[in-house]
Amino acid sequence: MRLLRWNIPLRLGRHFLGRQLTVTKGIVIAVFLSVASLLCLSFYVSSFNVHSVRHLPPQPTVKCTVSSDLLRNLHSRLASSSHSNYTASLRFQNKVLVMVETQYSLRGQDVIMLLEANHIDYKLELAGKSLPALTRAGKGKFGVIVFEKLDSYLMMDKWNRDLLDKYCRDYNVGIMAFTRTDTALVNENVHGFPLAMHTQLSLQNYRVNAQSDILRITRAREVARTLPGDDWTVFVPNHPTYRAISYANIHRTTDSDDLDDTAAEVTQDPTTRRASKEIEYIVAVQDLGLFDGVQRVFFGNDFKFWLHRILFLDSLSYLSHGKFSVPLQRFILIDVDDIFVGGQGLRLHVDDVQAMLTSQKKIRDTVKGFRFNIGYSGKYFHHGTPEEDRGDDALIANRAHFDWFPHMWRHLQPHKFDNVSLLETEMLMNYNFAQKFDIAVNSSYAVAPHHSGVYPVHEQLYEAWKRIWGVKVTSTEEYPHLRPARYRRGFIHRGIKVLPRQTCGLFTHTILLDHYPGGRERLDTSIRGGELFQTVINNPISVFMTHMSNYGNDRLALYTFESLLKFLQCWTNLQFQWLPPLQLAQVYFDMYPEEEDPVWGNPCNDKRHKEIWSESKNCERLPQFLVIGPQKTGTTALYTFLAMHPAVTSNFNSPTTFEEVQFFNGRNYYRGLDWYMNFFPGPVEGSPSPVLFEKSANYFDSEPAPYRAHVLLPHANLICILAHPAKRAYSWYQHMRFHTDKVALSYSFYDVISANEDAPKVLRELRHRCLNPGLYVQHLERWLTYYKPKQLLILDGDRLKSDPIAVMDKVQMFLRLEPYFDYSIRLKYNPKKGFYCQVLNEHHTKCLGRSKGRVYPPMNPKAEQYLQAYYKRYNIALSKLLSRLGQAVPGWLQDELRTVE
Ligand SMILES: Nc1ncnc2c1ncn2[C@@H]1O[C@H](COP(=O)(O)OS(=O)(=O)O)[C@@H](OP(=O)(O)O)[C@H]1O
Repeated sequence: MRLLRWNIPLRLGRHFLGRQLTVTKGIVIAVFLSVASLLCLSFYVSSFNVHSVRHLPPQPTVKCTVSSDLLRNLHSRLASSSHSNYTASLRFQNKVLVMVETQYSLRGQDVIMLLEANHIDYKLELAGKSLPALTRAGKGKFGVIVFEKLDSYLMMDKWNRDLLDKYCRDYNVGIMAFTRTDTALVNENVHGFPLAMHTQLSLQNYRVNAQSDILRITRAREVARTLPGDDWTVFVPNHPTYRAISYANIHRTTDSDDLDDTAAEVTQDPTTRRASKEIEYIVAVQDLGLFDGVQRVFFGNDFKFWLHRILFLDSLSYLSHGKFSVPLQRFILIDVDDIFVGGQGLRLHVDDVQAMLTSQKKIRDTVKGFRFNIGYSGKYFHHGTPEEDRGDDALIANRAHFDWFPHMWRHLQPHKFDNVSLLETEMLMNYNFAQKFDIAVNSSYAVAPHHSGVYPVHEQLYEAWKRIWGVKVTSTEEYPHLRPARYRRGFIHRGIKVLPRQTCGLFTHTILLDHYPGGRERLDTSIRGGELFQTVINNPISVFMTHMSNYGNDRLALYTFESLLKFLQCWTNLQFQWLPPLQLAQVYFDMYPEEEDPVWGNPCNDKRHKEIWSESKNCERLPQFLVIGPQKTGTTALYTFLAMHPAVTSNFNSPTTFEEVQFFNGRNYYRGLDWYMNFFPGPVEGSPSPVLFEKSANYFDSEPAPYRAHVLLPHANLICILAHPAKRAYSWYQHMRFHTDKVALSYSFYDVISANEDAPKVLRELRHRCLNPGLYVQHLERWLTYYKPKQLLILDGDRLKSDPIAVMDKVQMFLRLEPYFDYSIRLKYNPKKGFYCQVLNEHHTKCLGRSKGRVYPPMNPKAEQYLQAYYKRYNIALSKLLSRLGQAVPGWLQDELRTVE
């Protein structure tokens, strides 16, 4: 080719200058012509954009070896089969026990990641140590046991091994294990089993045994020719209890030829077959339990071979009799964001739009009802070259073939608009664009550019979306964080369902296959069993994010999704369906109802979140410490005394709950982060930032409060006050009477606390609310699962009454408050009130209101006795916990413990 190019000028020169042309002259002319042609070329390139030199886009190359008819039959067979036949009689809970070598070992991490990605609960334990408790209250705690290393299971000490196997037999629980050995073994017996193995092998031609009962997601028709690594193990069974899940051949070397001969001699089992000249070795083997009553699956390698991930999920489903089964149905939504957005060269031509339509039709063969979901920003309509503008026209002409949803009119980030009406104006313009071009927009779904405003929530966006478009569903990849993708979840806020979005590896600027980061091979690997393939495996519902530019030039999105779906069809039994976003969201939250409740994190703890959060919002408007309660222990006194400190500022009062915000425990949490932050003053320029705090006494015994508080305020300090639980209960009962609670007024204190199962529901409920906060040890343990002991200060409620000055000194020390505030001159005992009050001046004090420090008759001795017995074991446990934490044991608890025999 290069020679030809040099020859042409030479020949031309000869033609024009006659036969006498010398080689030297020829070279001069050639150089001249080359320079001229280079100049022409550069002019050509600069005057036309990338589109003008486009080549034919790459075509998907994935093919199955089985026809789609056969596939359909297989699908219908599978639709009726499952592993869940025994579910009703199962006696174990929803957890997998994962036995790892160390908590960092990679294979163990891989197993955990896969379980997390599939929402399967697990417990991690170090192998080699004693087994954790396997049962609770007559129920098995684990449905499957996974050993990251087969040896750790085989070499368990006899006592533990017998215990584990017995557990598996009694509770119908299976075991899974992966082999790993650094030594090359030939025909080595698998310790204690009629099974041999060869290790440290290179394998090829991996295929799945179509007869295996394990198969559910995995479809057994294809062959994976090349396999990674040279540390494979194969199994040679010597008992009918073993059945092959998969086979492979040894990658031939002179040594492995020898091994084939050895293996052929020892192999009696029909599951190790000789196919033509090659021996098929078993790579993953199922133990049916015929040998010792325990069902097992052993893998001859780990997840570095992609297919083992789905075989693992299938085995998990099989061994748990369907309990850990992910659905076979997959829903796919492909969003095409940024329609009309993009510079010249990144936009669509008429033939790109045609290709989208053709592809959509093709995808529909696999994904029932499939339509591309395209999000438009009307402002940029007709902003391309004439050719690209015709592409825009083609989109409009074919509008009815696609689903449309609104992006922002100018593709601006909503979090930059603090004013709702500005956002609404933007949205209205996009709305009017749709009207003008007669585009039927799916107004229940919208997506924000750069995920801005969805999470962290920009309330203004939600408000404008609802008002202009009536949006009910959106999606983001930012909740709770972008990475790791397996943690992405959905939530519902202000009635808008937020679905998690998946990334397919195509970004705005990925337009040419050869320029794909890491090259074509990387994209193909992701499609063929890699990251993208696993995304579909692990997510029953995938909302993929792509951009308009991915559909022009090399049309990488079409290449990617057509190839992906084909590959999925070749290797899995999954069934695919498309649904409009609203229905999809319904399916999603029916599947994961626990995700409906949002969890608010601190946007400043995440760089990406901070970038898509309004500049007018400020993380300094969050408390540094919380007074968590419990109720009726003196929390208002502590709150009031703290607010007197010059370095400390409390929350603003709430119109309904007064000094308490009550955010983390109840319905206020659904009002969102902005609502909470508005209770705190923002920083004032030139003034030192105050130490902010809030107290809400019912945080203490609230189930969700510790987790929610920790997600938002992981570094906060916590203060709680423990008063005598019986006195606390009695004070609470009086408080309820004062607030004219009908039930409290109708029953004596003793009736309330001693109400049994036969008592009216309202009375039982009141009893629970009265007594439950006093189970101090239980509630403290819950807070301590999230917060470190050093973040917690426990105060004695009696001491707060009798010696608040000493208590406040302790608090100042704990919070490291500066300057030191001398409470001895700011608090004074008021004999009339019977409590310490705030000093206003020499003659006056300001005491807490009438509702604090009420006068009521003493508790009747029968109730006192009842409660002493009731709280006894909790108080003993509390004293142990306090000693463990190095916290002072309150005087009332010391007194109480003295009475314990
Ligand atoms: N300085 C001072 N002044 C008044 N009251 C004081 C003070 N210090 C502690 N206490 C005790 O606080 C009890 C009320 O507790 P809380 O403020 O936590 O109650 S609430 O949960 O906020 O309703 C209140 O309970 P009752 O005596 O039953 O009213 C008081 O015993």
